[in-house]
Amino acid sequence: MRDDHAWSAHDGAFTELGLRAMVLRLPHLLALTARLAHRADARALRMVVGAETGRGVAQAVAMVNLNGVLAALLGGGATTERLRGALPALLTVGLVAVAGAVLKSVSTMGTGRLEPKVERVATELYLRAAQRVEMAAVEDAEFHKRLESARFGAGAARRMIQYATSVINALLSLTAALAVLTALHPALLPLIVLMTLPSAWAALSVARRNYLSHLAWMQHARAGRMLSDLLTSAQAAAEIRVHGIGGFLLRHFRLMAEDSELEQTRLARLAARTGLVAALGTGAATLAAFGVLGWLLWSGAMALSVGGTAVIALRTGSGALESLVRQINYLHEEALFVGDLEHVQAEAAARAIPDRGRALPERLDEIRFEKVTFRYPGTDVPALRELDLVVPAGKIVALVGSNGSGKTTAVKLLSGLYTPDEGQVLVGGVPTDAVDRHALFSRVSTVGQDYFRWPFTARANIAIGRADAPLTEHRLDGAVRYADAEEVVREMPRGLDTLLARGYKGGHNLSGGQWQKLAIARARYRDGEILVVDEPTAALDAAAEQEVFAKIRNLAADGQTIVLITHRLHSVRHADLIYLMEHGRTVEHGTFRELMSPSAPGGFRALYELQRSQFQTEEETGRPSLPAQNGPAADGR
Ligand SMILES: Nc1ncnc2c1ncn2[C@@H]1O[C@H](COP(=O)(O)OP(=O)(O)OP(=O)(O)O)[C@@H](O)[C@H]1O
Repeated sequence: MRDDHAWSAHDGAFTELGLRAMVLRLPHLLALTARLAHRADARALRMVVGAETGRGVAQAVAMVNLNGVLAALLGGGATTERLRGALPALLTVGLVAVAGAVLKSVSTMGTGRLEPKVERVATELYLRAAQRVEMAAVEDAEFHKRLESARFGAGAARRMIQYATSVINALLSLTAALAVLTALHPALLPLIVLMTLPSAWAALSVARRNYLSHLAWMQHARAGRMLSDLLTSAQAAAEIRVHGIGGFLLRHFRLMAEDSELEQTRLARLAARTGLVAALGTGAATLAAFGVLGWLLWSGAMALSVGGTAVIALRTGSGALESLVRQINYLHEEALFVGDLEHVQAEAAARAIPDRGRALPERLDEIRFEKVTFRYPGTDVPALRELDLVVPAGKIVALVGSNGSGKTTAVKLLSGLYTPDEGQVLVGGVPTDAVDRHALFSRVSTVGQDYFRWPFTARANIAIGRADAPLTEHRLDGAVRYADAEEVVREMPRGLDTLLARGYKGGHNLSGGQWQKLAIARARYRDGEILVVDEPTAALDAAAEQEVFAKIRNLAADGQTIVLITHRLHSVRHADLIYLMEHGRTVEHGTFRELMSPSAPGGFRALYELQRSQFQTEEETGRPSLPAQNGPAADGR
């Protein structure tokens, strides 16, 4: 399950985890964080930057005054005089410490305010980009993986605030310490670097290793999460119990967890080894640094009071430098994920459904497929092959044919979800690859085979048909009546306000047929000019099925254009036009009467007879069967 991460947008990114590259990228990273933070809450950002700058200045002032304190204490004269001499500087150090503490709490408050907002802004950027892409991108596995990876970006953006704040703070501390050290003795400057090098090296090595491991094991971690989700999933619960799948899933979960434990152990072992080597290095470097300091004092090149301040500045400076390297490192790691977010956003923008296009005429006269060939992304076999088809406005057009013959695909192209690879789909004379697709969507209502069961209230499940318009009770009641769902609503514990989300407090579940009625009500509530119904009655009982077809006929009489996909051939008797599809093209078309006439090619007639004979045989034998209740299926399903 280890990923080869060949797809990763981070290819080679770990090689950028060198100190030089990271320092060079620092301004970009800080600007990136600042942009996100500014967008989220400009005031809180100003608060944090102001407080951190103040803290840096306070540290510099404290260090300079500490030098004054030491100089006064270690200078000549009586003890009381020396103390009196040190007092002003001492007071300043105290005041600056209080100011530093206040500024720190201001910064903490600002950061706390910024972090969740930044995460929200980054998440929204990601979600907005994701929901606008073409279906082709949704079904593109590569794009999906990138989306998955970019999901980390929002959390990373949040963490970047903390790291960026720490970087600014460490930079200011370091600058203060370096300024003081330069003033004391220039020879002290390289000592800071010497003392910091080992731990900086350790931090970089560990981060580089962790990052590589994260990339290599990302797929594995996802698969592990998927297994644990399955074990607690309400949808899989029945099958897990009846088929005894729990043990199987648990076994595989443990195997996968054990694999990643091994990897964690390997990383911990290496981190411990690196830490030990770094500690030895730091020890040796500190000894050398203090050796140099001792020599400066012994040779008289430096006064004792200056030596005291130098020790403090050296410790502060090396601490700040170490923290700086570590924080830049973290910032850099997080920025890689935020970078993913940026990449995905750019890619999503390039693959978004265009905002503009040619306007549709007020009234559509027909929808016409002209030699349409279409392949799903990543497949070689066309789902539609030179398909010709006409749907006249205000008529019922039925698409029938065996499984996989391309019926659902044809209506997806008709609705504007996909555009043809060859040929064209003309809606009111405008080709769908040039039309304003959002305008086309607004003219279509669908009740698909895989209509979505929204985990909201029943009311929201219907009104979501026109999600961007205010809810109208009158329209809602009409839709419920139309879908024959009044009884369903009556029987729900809180009527239309019943929550239909299983697994949530007060959540209620419906049967397949009841859900289907809600889906029909939703399509009615939407009231698109073109109604696409794909197997609308699959889960309905015989009486409800008859009702639905009668209503569909009424809609066509009202001028709505209906495209009906069904395997129940007796239901298409009243269609104005029937298309029989095979292997992505139409093989017969006409009215029911025409297709059943002896002069017709006979494909439809043979299918119809097959269904009828199946129906009769079952009635004769008296054997109860599912198709007999719901009507036989064309393909014998
Ligand atoms: N999202 C998809 N990605 C790749 N191939 C797909 C996708 N959806 C459908 N196909 C393929 O396209 C072909 C046509 O499928 P389609 O769903 O249009 O058939 P259908 O006539 O509606 O079938 P059914 O009666 O079973 O619903 C099939 O070969 C199917 O495997």
